[in-house]
Amino acid sequence: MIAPVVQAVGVGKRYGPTVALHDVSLTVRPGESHALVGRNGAGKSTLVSILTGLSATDSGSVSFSGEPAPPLSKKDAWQSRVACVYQHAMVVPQLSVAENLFLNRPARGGLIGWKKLRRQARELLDSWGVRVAVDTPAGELSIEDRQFVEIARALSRGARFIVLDEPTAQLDSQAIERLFARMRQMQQSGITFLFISHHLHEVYEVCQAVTVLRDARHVLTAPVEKIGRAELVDAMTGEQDGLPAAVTHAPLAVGAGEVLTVTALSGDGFRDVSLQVRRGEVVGLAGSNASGKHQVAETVYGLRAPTAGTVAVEGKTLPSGDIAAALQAGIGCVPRDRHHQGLVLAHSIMDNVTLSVLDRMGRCGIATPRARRARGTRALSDYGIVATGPEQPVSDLSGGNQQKVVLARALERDPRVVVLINPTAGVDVKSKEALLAVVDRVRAEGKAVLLVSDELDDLRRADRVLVLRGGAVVAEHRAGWSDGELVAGIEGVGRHD
Ligand SMILES: Nc1ncnc2c1ncn2[C@@H]1O[C@H](COP(=O)(O)OP(=O)(O)OP(=O)(O)O)[C@@H](O)[C@H]1O
Repeated sequence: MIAPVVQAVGVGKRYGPTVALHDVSLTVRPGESHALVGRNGAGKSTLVSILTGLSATDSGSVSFSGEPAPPLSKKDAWQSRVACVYQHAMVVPQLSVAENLFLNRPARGGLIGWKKLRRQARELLDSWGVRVAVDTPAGELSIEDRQFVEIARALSRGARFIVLDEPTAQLDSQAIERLFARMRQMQQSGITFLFISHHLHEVYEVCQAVTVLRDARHVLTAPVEKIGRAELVDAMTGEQDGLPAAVTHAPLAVGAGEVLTVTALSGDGFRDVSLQVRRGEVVGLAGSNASGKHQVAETVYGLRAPTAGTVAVEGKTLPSGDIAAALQAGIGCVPRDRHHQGLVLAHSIMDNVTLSVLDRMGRCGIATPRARRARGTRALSDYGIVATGPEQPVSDLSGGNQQKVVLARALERDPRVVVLINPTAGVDVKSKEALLAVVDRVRAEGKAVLLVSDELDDLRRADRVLVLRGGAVVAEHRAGWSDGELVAGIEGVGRHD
């Protein structure tokens, strides 16, 4: 029998008091796409960091194709066996694609010939069917192209085992299809994938085997065709209640006043967008990544300045491109990029949650540690954040739990308008329900919610969904739309095309 591409046996890992992995085993067979799933904080990223040589195990062992894993210090040896493509770019943005591909690999003889470098880069990308200009600065690549460049870089180093850590989290549906098509092609050339996703339908679409981690332990490994979705959710949650219930919608209060008014707003990537959100109303914005939906929302909460048009809260026009003014006017937001705009990673959960309310918590903006701890503790239970306590630094939290802290922070100031951009990105299937229940709660409290998302489950929470295409609003769907109807609108195709 051919040796597994990678085998982890009885792996244990602790971070201080936190047990991140306990006696976890994983076997990935050559040429398969193997899904690794589990709730936020289950231990997936920790296992990946061990399988890619970024951190050491406390116990247990890892082998590649039957050979023990190299020592951690031998980076080249690791890179020739395995690579991980993360959600966050691991390329140097200022360098060209060609330079990124051959980064840290001195040419023979010590001198780099640019012409040769470019030619080799071109050949490499062509051989894997990646259509990206080699002179483009890597920072200008779309997320999709950047991921392909990172995969090509790994392959050029000899790795035939690629870990994809939530690769679809920021892609629109067409880009996801292209990624899956490329994965299937590469699998036929003998490449093996470990695929991490919180979208279980993707597991069924592209993987042949699945491993579930729960609370730092291995729960099961099974062929995908042998395990149903409800069973998979039960394995992840340890409960027997299967799939989430359908959404029910209380009607909007009659005569509810307008809270957010966007009038003829234009800016980078969108033009002449007008919309109104009333008290207790959730308005969804849907569209492809190029539709301009993110830019509209980012202009509403002041991250971007519009070139024309206005944003008003309860009739009062906001100064343009001023986040602080938007916050003062009662706009809370979950930004697109939680690492750069949403969180201070080195600070604790309680510090992050209370950051925007310090002026309200104590005299001269000084809140006592006790008051901050109390708010932090409440956030842990309100949002189901898995952590050792409110003092834990946010950088120590798993991705999904960081996202919950961002939402807690956005709502802490009791805003009148809540702008949510991909609020459930990276959040596991159960926590997603909990976060969406928070959306229902703030709706019931009479807040106005603008919800930008690629997720149909999120958008189902909305009273109306506006579809953007090419920077303009092209359609409006009232609650009760069918998936096919909305997706057709987003993609710009008729239902029967
Ligand atoms: N550097 C660290 N310091 C302290 N604790 C950590 C660190 N990295 C991870 N942890 C903890 O280890 C546990 C496992 O986290 P991990 O990131 O592996 O989960 P995950 O399954 O990848 O979650 P997600 O789906 O949210 O990304 C969590 O309780 C997390 O808080």
